[in-house]
Amino acid sequence: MNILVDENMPYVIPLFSDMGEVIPFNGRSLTSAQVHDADVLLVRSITNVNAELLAGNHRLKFVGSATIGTDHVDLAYLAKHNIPFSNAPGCNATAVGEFAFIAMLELAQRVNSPLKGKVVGIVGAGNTGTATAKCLQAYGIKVLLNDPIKAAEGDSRSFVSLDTIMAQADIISLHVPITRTGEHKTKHLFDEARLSALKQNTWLINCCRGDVIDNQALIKVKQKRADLKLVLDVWEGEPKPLPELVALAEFATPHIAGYSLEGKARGTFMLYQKLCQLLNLPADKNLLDLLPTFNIKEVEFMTAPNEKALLQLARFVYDLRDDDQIFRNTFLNQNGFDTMRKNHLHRREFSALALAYNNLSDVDWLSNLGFSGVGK
Ligand SMILES: NC(=O)C1=CN([C@@H]2O[C@H](COP(=O)(O)OP(=O)(O)OC[C@H]3O[C@@H](n4cnc5c(N)ncnc54)[C@H](O)[C@@H]3O)[C@@H](O)[C@H]2O)C=CC1
Ligand SMILES: O=C(O)C(=O)[C@H](O)COP(=O)(O)O
Repeated sequence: MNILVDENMPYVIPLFSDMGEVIPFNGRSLTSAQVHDADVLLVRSITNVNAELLAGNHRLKFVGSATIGTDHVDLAYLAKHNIPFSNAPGCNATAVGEFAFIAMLELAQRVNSPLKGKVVGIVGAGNTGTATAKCLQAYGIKVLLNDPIKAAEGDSRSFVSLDTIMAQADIISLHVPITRTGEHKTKHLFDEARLSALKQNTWLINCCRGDVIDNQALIKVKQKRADLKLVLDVWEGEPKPLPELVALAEFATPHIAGYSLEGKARGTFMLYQKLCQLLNLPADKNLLDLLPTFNIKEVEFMTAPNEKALLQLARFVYDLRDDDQIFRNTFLNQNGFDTMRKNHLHRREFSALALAYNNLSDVDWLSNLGFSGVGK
């Protein structure tokens, strides 16, 4: 069996090599000729899976995307040709949630305005939005959720309108899929009018899809509004973001909010489980066996951390400043955006770091944030 895999998908050898030959490919330049004899095709978000890519293949048994988003896959084409498909919903939700939370802590430190006490509006309350809310609520931050689709489905949480978020939130974090049609379409959900209406000193964080914000309009508005602060992980026109916009963001990264080692491993693992199920094979491998131990064994607290100490703790797990710096230095190089993604040293999730507390009370919020370990 020929198993074609994106070269940026970790753990494919231990998970798939028992089932066939694992053949890596570059996700941006994959051609129909390369796919011609594939039995299984495993992609990431940068490969457009459509008729043009697949028409010459008559033996494909499964297409998997180790991602949350599916906007790069022509699902109707796959359904029409009876090719089973699976993505990996939720695989990197914790990574995105922690990324957004860490970005807020970093920004708070940079502009000298504490996160504690602010109100955060989350647009899109699915897996990544909920993971972001979980971090914020663990830290005692008031969260407003906007998700008209979930609200209509009867989700029991409280929801507010986007206008309420615009009026009341100090920070807005975007967590919607990209959709281009329909009542709740998200393409340019933040257009010039909405961006201009952001209240004074709003922080806007985008780690979902670049074109949820009109990037040209964002440049125009931001050039007039020094009070707005931007954290941008995703961009219109990836892998070539607008350089003027990169310069205007406080933190800028190349679509790596979901790039925790755990998140990427979960993505591959979910496809492994799906393929085993499809082929009627036992899925007897264990995700935890794949992950390395973290390089810090334990951090012991003598007093409960304040916001500055919390940021220092978060930086043990992921120092966003490093990625921001590398990105600014390299994104204009040829293939700079993709090279940084390819060589990204996967950060870990909070759960990789064990905390110890010496007879401290009132530290449950740290385990609610996701750190592991218990009091001593
Ligand atoms: N930067 C990165 O590395 C990553 C980016 N993503 C992106 O984030 C998106 C969201 O991921 P998940 O939260 O896991 O997806 P999800 O499907 O679990 O949640 C998305 C939520 O957005 C809601 N929604 C849709 N249209 C909306 C609108 N107009 N207004 C408000 N809410 C709306 C949906 O009802 C749903 O609850 C993905 O589709 C993907 O494009 C996901 C993972 C990593
Ligand atoms: O899961 C998604 O959706 C994402 O946006 C991915 O985290 C992006 O990573 P790649 O699939 O492009 O490596």
